Amino acid sequence: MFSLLSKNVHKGALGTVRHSSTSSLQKAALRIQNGPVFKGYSFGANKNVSGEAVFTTSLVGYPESMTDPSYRGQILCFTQPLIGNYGVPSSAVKDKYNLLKYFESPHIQCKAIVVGDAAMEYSHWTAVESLSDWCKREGVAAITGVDTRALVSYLREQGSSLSKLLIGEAAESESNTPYEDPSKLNLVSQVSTKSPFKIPALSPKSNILVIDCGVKENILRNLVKRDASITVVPYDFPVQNIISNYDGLFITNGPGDPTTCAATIKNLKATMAQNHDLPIMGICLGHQLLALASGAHTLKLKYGNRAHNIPTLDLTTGQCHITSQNHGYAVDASTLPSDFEQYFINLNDMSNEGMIHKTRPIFSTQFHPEAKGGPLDTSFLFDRFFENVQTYQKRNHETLSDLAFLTKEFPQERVFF
Ligand SMILES: NC(=O)CC[C@H](N)C(=O)O
Repeated sequence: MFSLLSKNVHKGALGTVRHSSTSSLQKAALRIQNGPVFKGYSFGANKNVSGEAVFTTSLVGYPESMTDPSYRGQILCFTQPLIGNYGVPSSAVKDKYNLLKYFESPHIQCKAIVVGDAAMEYSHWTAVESLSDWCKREGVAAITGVDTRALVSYLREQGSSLSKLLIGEAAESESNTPYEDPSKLNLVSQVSTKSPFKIPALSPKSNILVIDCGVKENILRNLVKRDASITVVPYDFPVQNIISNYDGLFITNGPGDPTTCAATIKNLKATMAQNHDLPIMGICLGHQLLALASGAHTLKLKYGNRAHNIPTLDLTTGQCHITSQNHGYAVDASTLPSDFEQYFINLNDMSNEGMIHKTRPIFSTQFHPEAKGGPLDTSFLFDRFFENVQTYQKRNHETLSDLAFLTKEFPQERVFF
């Protein structure tokens, strides 16, 4: 089935969006390793790529999802059939903290996208270009006209699969582009900052050290808007050597298999062993790394959880929250050490969604409380982290952080990589 038809006309809230004909587009094919071939048309970069095919059921937020560093190395399939109709905003627009207003990182991070019906024309007040032009400019392959229901049925049955997206003549055959397995690569090293940088708060109340495994802009925003000056360090930075200058530690989201981040796990173990009162929060990969550092194990889910509406139960209150998610791995709850307990569980597949230490101010979540895109139900978790930070500061009678030290040590300006 090809859902992209010439001269499809859709009535949108802001007017009429007319799709261009496929006749001007090159042929393309998504080949699943040892599986089916999905034919369609290329509307992105003229480039043959391979990666792991995964799907998201999110309805909106394609610019945020595509710039989320956790999608690095993946071929992202949208189940929402019409993608691109509100175009793409500008990466030049920043907020008052100098963070990207519309994107989660400066560039597209996924290898390619797969959609049912790409809108070639768009309408939105923030848009500066079409999805197609953005993909071409960023060198990212894109295929439209795919029966994404059949593709997702396959991925749900067989699990996330190695795939390649082939364009033009290459689309007619198997081609010699190899199937590349991203789980074999250290993807975190590709997206983590290369050197430390600092984002000062407007009126600083605390200093937080952030381990950047591929951080989303909105995680940084959630920290600075709560009056934290933040120092962001590479994923393998020996944080145990400088943590005494900070009021809390944060571990970010990031791509790939958490077990490939051996250096981060080692540094986290050392930090937790030397400082028993330190507030720590982790999100997604950060949760998995914290769990590994505490002695738990992670496992690969069959097809992962990528959506903006996943029901998650808070085991401490009995409340259900709707959460934003993007992960292929999970913490095996049965391996949590005795000093941790499950904090949240997923009400769709009952997988682990978080853990909390029984006596220390440490917790982490598999879902994304910063939710961009997605619902803000769980943003209270950032407040909880800062309550822990305040307690820590009071217990130590003063802010441990030394702003002069930070200014000397790290550049003031944020350096984009
Ligand atoms: N969003 C994330 O941090 C993803 C974590 C990890 N790469 C996974 O897929 O499970």
